[in-house]
Amino acid sequence: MDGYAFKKESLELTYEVGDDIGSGNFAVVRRVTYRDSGQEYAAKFIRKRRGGGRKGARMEDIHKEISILRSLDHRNVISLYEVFETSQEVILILELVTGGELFDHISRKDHLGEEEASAFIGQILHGLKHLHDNNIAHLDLKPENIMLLDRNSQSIKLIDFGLAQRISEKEDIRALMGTAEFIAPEVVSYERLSLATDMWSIGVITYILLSGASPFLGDSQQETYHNITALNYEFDQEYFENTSDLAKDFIRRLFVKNPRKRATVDDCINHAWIRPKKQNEELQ
Ligand SMILES: COc1cc(-c2ccc3ncc(-c4cccc([C@@H](O)NCCN(C)C)c4)n3n2)ccc1O
Repeated sequence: MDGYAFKKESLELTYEVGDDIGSGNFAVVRRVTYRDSGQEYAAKFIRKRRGGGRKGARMEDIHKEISILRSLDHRNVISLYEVFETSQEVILILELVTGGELFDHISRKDHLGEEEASAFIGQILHGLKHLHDNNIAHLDLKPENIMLLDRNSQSIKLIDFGLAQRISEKEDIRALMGTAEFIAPEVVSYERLSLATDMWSIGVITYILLSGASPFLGDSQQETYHNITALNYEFDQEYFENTSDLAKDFIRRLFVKNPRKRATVDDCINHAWIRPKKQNEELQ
């Protein structure tokens, strides 16, 4: 994988390994401290698939995630510093964020005011623009994978690139993956995935930030999938009576079934609900 060797020496020589702080597919995230400086990092320990088993991540998937992370450098995208490898695991040394998941931030407040929601979505869009300008789709955007830099910060970082893919016109990528309530119709229908697949998820995240409700979530995965492919959602007055038409227009432009007609990340960044408000005043 682009000639990138992983360090084979013991991680423990350089880092003191602390507590588990999270977990995901075949991975555990631990807080680690660089012994020489005392600087803290997050270490993602990914279990390697052995032999013909199904447990653990395939090396080609691990290499893809590392290659994607190494090609990104943006204030709203988690940074990868170095990689270690043992016989059982690959260990990613990552920037540590301590503000918790955006999901928890919403849960504490039930939902956010439009200004706070617009500010969060704006940051997510700038991080996502960096991915999309590099033809990388995240493909697992959800509040749990958007973290706050620290407890007092409104700064966010996109994490968890385990499903991320390089998108090209030449290669047709299809997969049923991601978390049901956030996936786009083309994922449900096993059709070609693209950068636009992330934009649908931005619409779902925006809807949740503003209302605390999930637009397509049904009583079963089957019902959720049906709601997505049928675009069966509404701006229920119970949750949206005080939401601006501009915010609803922003969401409507993302809940478009045809990926080619869906708003792009640049369309969203330039949308009046996101564009810095002072510019709006100048335009009036
Ligand atoms: C780059 O890929 C990842 C990064 C991280 C990551 C990077 C920095 C960092 N600082 C703190 C944390 C952290 C703290 C608490 C929980 C979690 C995580 O388990 N929950 C979000 C991940 N997803 C599996 C829901 C992650 N992280 N997590 C987690 C999973 C990843 O796949």
